[in-house]
Amino acid sequence: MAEKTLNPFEIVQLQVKKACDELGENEAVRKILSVPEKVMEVNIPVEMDNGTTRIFTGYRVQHNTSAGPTKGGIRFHPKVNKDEVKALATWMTFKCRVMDLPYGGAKGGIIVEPKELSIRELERLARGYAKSIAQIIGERVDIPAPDVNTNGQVMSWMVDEYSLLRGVGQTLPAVFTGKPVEFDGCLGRTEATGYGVAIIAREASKLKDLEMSGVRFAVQGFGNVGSHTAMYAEEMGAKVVAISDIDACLINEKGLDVKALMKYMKENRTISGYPKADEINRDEIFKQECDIFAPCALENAITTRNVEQIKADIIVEGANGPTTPEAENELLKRGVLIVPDILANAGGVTVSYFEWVQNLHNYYWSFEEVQEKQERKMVAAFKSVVEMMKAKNVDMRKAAYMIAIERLATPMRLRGWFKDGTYKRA
Ligand SMILES: NC(=O)C1=CN([C@@H]2O[C@H](COP(=O)(O)OP(=O)(O)OC[C@H]3O[C@@H](n4cnc5c(N)ncnc54)[C@H](OP(=O)(O)O)[C@@H]3O)[C@@H](O)[C@H]2O)C=CC1
Ligand SMILES: O=C(O)CCC(=O)C(=O)O
Repeated sequence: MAEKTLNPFEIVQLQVKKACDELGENEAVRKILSVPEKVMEVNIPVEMDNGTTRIFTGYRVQHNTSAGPTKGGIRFHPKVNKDEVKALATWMTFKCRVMDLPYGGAKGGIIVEPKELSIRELERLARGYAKSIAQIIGERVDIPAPDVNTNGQVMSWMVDEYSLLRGVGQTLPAVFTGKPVEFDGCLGRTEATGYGVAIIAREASKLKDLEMSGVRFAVQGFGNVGSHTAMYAEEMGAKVVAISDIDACLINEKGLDVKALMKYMKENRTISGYPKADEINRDEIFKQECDIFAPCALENAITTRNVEQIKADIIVEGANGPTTPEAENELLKRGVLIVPDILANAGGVTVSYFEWVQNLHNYYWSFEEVQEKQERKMVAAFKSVVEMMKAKNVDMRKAAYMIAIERLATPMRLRGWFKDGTYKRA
């Protein structure tokens, strides 16, 4: 049967409903968490190098502020749309709460193909976006960060623009995270999401009686998240047998040399043509024999079109929203362990939180300290999700949502956002 196409926002609403139903949560909690608090749409005029003006549409969505300021990346991509950003902001809320970070979720995006812009045009766009959303962000309000096609350079332009607008002579670095280390960034942030995915993959293997050393690993997407996931998985002893990007899929039965491939990618901007592997069609990644598959590209990668092909015992979601609900049901029926995005890729926002804390205190930590703190936080979150999964006999995604929802319902109740008769007089 053809899959009913749900957009990512409908998917996250379904995920929230399922977890609220399982918890028997107050209906008001589901209603509040099913919609974002604020959606801002901006139209940014950008002067192009040839003197013409183009208007770019962007969004900043803030989903829930009950637990603290909102937090989440900014995506530059031609397929960005309002519902996608709303979904990504909602996932951020649950991600932050499952990690016990004092944040709610937000996300931003601009509809743009950044490859078509010159570096100066990109800078003007980044500055224009920062200026457009300046009224609703701030170090205690909403703290953006990088996501697909944005990086430390883009964050630096935005900090500069925001500081010019608001700073009365000061630089305000804590408003954005994911900055370069040389400009108030945090050691280990660039690697953090992939490092976290690999840590979670290692913990998940233990549940399936597998050892990370020798495990067969496949990764879809070779950008920031995919490349660091593969690099740390290899460092932990996994054999990375397949990697894909937008152009190709590379396979090597003996294991790819991930660092060499990262170097090749940096020089060639594609993995295609890398000599020490066999090159096949991009989407053949789904068919590869492996124990662990990490989708690290975009939403809706694993669907009913390819779910039959997947051979892995464990899926660790490096990307946000890579598995559709129908594909997930198929995989769960087959006993595949799916570690959900809100846990698996939470290393990025966790180290962004560390960056924010360091910026606010103007006191900086070593790389080892950051990674050690990250690992501790991720292993603890993984354990609490597994405990919930076992206690309630639910799948891992539902367990992660249940933990996050409990941690959201309490501050919302205490703040009086809904009434359920539990108010206690002094
Ligand atoms: N960066 C971070 O810290 C975090 C990112 N994430 C999520 O991880 C995912 C990846 O983000 P990130 O690595 O930062 O983004 P990047 O832009 O660095 O990397 C994504 C890569 O995936 C490639 N890609 C796109 N479509 C496909 C496809 N069908 N098959 C194979 N490769 C494909 C892209 O190619 P091309 O550019 O040519 O299109 C790009 O190289 C996103 O879902 C993001 O939201 C989650 C948590 C934190
Ligand atoms: O680092 C951050 O604050 C946000 C990261 C992000 O956008 C994500 O986890 O999807």
